[in-house]
Amino acid sequence: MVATDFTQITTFNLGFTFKDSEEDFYILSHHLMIPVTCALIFQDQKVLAVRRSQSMPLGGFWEFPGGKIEKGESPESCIIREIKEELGIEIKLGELLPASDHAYSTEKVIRLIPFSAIIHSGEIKLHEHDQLSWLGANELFEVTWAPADIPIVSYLKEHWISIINGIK
Ligand SMILES: Nc1nc2c([nH]c(=O)n2[C@@H]2O[C@H](COP(=O)(O)OP(=O)(O)OP(=O)(O)O)[C@@H](O)[C@H]2O)c(=O)[nH]1
Repeated sequence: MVATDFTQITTFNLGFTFKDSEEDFYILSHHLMIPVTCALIFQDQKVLAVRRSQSMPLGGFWEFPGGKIEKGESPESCIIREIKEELGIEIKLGELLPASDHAYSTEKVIRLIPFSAIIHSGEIKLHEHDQLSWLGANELFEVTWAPADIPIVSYLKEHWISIINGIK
């Protein structure tokens, strides 16, 4: 399926994203591309990781909570909505971090767009995931991340102090 009529909707730090006027998909370098936001939520010098439950695609893999950007939604609104839905909390956003593009297949290429964040209010309850873990800088690779997250986790490890300082 090839889209023909594009409207540029937004620019991320790694390039341009286009949206077809009719269909709910995006194109990047000839691949259909699904934009997904995720939150790196910090508390007490640790970051929150959640495990996808077996009923979800990629069940058993660990990820940062978040989800797909809906039609007409900004990345910022998306991540705030998804965190409320998945964890039942309000977050305060920090900074937009470098995105990770990953091809799970030729039909499924995602752009994972991470934001740093802290909890603004509420207590975490898992609505979709089956486990959570708070990981320190030296524990980041103790869980099995979804493949698209690995560049983000590596970036986080390398820039841990400046990212944490950036949201204080
Ligand atoms: N939220 C999130 N999704 C990720 C991460 N890493 C990663 O590969 N993904 C993939 O990105 C896609 C986003 O899916 P999702 O299931 O979280 O999104 P959603 O809540 O909007 O899903 P829905 O289609 O069931 O409404 C999935 O294919 C998921 O496996 C991550 O760190 N966070």
